[in-house]
Amino acid sequence: MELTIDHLSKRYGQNWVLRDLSLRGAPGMLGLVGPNGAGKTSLMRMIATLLEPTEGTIRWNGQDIRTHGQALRQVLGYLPQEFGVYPEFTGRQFLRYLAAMKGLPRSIANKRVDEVIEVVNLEQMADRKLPTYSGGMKQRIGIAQALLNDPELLIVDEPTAGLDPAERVRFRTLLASLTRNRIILLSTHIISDVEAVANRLMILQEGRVLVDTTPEALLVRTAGSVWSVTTDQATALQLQATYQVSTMVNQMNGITLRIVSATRPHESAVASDPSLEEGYLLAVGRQEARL
Ligand SMILES: Nc1ncnc2c1ncn2[C@@H]1O[C@H](COP(=O)(O)OP(=O)(O)OP(=O)(O)O)[C@@H](O)[C@H]1O
Repeated sequence: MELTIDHLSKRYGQNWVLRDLSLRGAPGMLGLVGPNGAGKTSLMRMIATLLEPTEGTIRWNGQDIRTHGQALRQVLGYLPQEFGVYPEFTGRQFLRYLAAMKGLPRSIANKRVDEVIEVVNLEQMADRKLPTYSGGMKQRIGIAQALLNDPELLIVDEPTAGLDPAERVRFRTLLASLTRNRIILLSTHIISDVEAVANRLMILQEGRVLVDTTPEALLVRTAGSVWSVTTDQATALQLQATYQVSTMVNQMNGITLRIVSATRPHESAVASDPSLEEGYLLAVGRQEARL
């Protein structure tokens, strides 16, 4: 199980949307984080053999997927950003239909469908029509179809967009339960989606890799760059205009801001423990400062 990407680039017309990305995939979850348009979907579609790279190579177990795409597709599960369901089907019928489309032998297809329904915890809803499902349930059906072939490589593109907080947490827990013995690539622009689940984090911005690290290492490098200060409204607004503010909360005694900055932003600011989101803001902010 080896995903190797070397110097991958993608250009649409004159517009480079991914530049010189290299990566060695290992079992576990890699969180691909970046703002909209950073190139996450393009990267995932190239790995899924749905989009041709402009430059660079993607290898699965040492074989170039341009020439050996089938070997990868056999062990690939993919949940795209736009995942359409057929309204006339129940969840179970839909999964049986997709199992047939994916070429699962009839003798094992129904059993496998029951298994994935159990994995995503949809037994109660499996025989109801898909339009009656909540957003989170639809995404769980999406994961269920991606698991039909028990994939070694699972690609999930922005799965939590449009989910409410409870569904988001449930979905994150589900993904966490799937990381054993497979490579999961999860893209998101919400860092809390990968917090406590990803063992590796890649931050993309405008097609370039800003950071490729572990969540723990990102926290370590952010330590000393997050500050808390409680102040009056005028000063708070001034600080907000000058610094990267991660939170701003009204208190009885003033406004408390958390500020991401390499230097102390205010004489009464005290250093605070960083969150992963603040690590992300520091990485992205540094890049913006360079541009
Ligand atoms: N088929 C295409 N033709 C031209 N430009 C495209 C095409 N697909 C994507 N792009 C552009 O490529 C850039 C990267 O898009 P991509 O979807 O890969 O980013 P993303 O990080 O996944 O963002 P999002 O979360 O919005 O999907 C964007 O500027 C997008 O407009």
